[in-house]
Amino acid sequence: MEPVIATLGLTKRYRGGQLAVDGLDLVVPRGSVFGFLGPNGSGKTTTIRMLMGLIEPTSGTARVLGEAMPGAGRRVLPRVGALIEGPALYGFLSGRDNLVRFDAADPTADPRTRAARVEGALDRVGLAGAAGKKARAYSLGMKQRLGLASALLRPRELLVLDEPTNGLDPQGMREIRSLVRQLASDGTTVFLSSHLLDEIEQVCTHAAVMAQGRLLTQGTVADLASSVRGRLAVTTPDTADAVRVLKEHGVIDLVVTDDRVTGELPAAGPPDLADVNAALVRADVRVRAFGTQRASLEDAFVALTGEGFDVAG
Ligand SMILES: Nc1ncnc2c1ncn2[C@@H]1O[C@H](COP(=O)(O)OP(=O)(O)OP(=O)(O)O)[C@@H](O)[C@H]1O
Repeated sequence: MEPVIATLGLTKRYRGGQLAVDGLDLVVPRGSVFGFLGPNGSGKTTTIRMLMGLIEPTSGTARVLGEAMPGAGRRVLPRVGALIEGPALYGFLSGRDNLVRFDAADPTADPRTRAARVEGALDRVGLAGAAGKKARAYSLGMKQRLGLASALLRPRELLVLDEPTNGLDPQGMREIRSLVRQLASDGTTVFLSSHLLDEIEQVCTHAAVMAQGRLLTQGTVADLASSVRGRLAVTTPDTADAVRVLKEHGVIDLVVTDDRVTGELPAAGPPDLADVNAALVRADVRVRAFGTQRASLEDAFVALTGEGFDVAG
């Protein structure tokens, strides 16, 4: 099955000389909830703007829904719902009238079925009850949902959301995430950018990780996390002895916090964990808990870049 988005060597150098996106090969499978992850300034928005035909790439190609962008924009874009850099809303209009306005701006939208489309979209994002309120009285989360409603006025094969939860409070974030999951379960492919690792882990099936304009890795979220071995963690009151035994078994980067010792298993020839456990017991280390922690996407990012995931950019 052809991917929904496929880029080859996609590159953008801005006029000032800034290389914002550098040779990107991205593959977004149909039906995925695809997280486009990277710290601020890593090139996510620039990539999305090229995918949507808003700016021209310096080199490389981008295909969206099987067609070359930006050339095929007029055929492709009606099949794509996009929310980039926040929705442009009129505060003095009600939520409903904002949607009427969006719908009326679409020359292919039949005015006779407009009201039904607008009510349907309001309903999907849970704004039917607040549809008569002026948009300026909406919370940020409601505004974001109204933006999503505008992207959902017609059926879409692909939704592209640039940092959809940026600036929202935890409740607003939860609402948007559950909406994204719901849309995905209806079969829409969702491509969303985020600088929040846990957000990607919570809602996405697939992810690509960007840093400084380059793609570090892409794949299923499960594979990305499992590509990194989790750290070994031992809970014990006898931390000093535990550290000694673990060291003898080749465990490196040992860290003691309170009654917990964690360390990294050597990549080459890791010891059998059963042997490590037995050795701890032989050395009279009283073990309360023993096991490997599940690796997170953040561990994967740190392993790939050798640096922390700096959200402040
Ligand atoms: N119009 C522009 N002209 C020149 N440089 C730009 C322009 N837009 C972005 N950049 C630069 O390109 C790089 C990538 O920016 P981009 O906005 O794509 O990153 P991002 O990952 O979306 O980050 P953020 O989450 O902060 O928007 C940054 O160094 C940015 O300063």
